[in-house]
Amino acid sequence: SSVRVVLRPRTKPIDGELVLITGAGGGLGRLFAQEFTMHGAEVVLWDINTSSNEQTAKLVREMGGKAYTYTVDVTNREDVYHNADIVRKDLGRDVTMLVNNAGVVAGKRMLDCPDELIERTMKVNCLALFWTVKAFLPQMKAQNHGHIVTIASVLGLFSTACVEDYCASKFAAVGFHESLAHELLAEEVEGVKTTLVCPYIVDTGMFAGCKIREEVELLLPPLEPQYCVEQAMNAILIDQPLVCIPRLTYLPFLSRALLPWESNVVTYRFMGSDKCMYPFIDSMNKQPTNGSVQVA
Ligand SMILES: NC(=O)C1=CN([C@@H]2O[C@H](COP(=O)(O)OP(=O)(O)OC[C@H]3O[C@@H](n4cnc5c(N)ncnc54)[C@H](OP(=O)(O)O)[C@@H]3O)[C@@H](O)[C@H]2O)C=CC1
Ligand SMILES: CC1=C(/C=C/C(C)=C/C=C/C(C)=C/C=O)C(C)(C)CCC1
Repeated sequence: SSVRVVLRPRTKPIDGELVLITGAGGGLGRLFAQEFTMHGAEVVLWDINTSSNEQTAKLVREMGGKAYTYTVDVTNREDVYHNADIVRKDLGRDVTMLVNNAGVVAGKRMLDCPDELIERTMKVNCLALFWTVKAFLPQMKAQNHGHIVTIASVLGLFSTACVEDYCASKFAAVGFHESLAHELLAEEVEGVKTTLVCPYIVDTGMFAGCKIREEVELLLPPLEPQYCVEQAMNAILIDQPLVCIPRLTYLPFLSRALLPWESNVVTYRFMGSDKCMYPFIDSMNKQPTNGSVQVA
């Protein structure tokens, strides 16, 4: 496999694939929809926000692509199962690639965070993965053809302060994805591939304000959304099981496992990554509460 990493393997054709993207109205979801369209796939767009979802579909159609939109709350498993059946009936065929991209973060210090926001993060970033995979994996296994992509995060591989809800949900997403990947391999379901995508900060606004030490940021600037999606697509198209974006973030993932806790704490302090979420949390607390979530 290390040879395979060096000798760029052939990318698989995905024209004719039916790709379902959750959170398709958002920053990365929208770019994924356009990227898959560019590679000839048809896209099924799910998002809780109808207007942003339709905006994504408009952009896909302007590219000459085919997009089918459904307003779905992925935390509502009946909604997921029901809409999965509607997709199959509407399109007369099965979803062959599932991109679990929808994600949220509370953006509050845990002790100041309403329980509902903590629950929402776990439901969107973790539990929803079970519902969408249960909805679409059986047909992929029956056809021995499919691909499950989990958009997790580097914060599913190592953590930092003040994002307990998000880290818990993304560590859970990583655990879910890996166990599923092992299960498919153990069952020798060769045709259903999996890719775990773990990006570093991406400039979509979701973590606006998150800031590490200036000097370190020169080495590790926030990712351009388009660059992040292209790197993820490169991995998906060669059936790469895991991709950390940028590659440099494999290092803290490794050092967390190999070095003693105290040395990681010292590294965090040196890098300014121990308090990197403070400006993000402060900026979130200046925003009006989100009407859609009843905040106690
Ligand atoms: N931005 C970053 O720095 C990074 C992001 N990621 C991950 O990438 C993914 C996409 O992130 P990004 O594009 O930045 O985030 P965005 O907030 O831009 O997009 C997330 C999308 O998911 C939608 N969504 C939220 N809740 C639900 C729900 N219950 N049902 C259906 N859709 C829902 C949102 O709708 P609405 O806008 O209405 O809430 C939004 O359209 C997430 O999983 C995130 O955790 C990973 C690493 C870094
Ligand atoms: C902790 C840590 C770092 C900072 C990581 C940050 C700031 C990650 C933010 C990720 C986000 C916002 C993901 C969203 O899904 C470094 C400097 C890489 C190395 C030392 C360990």
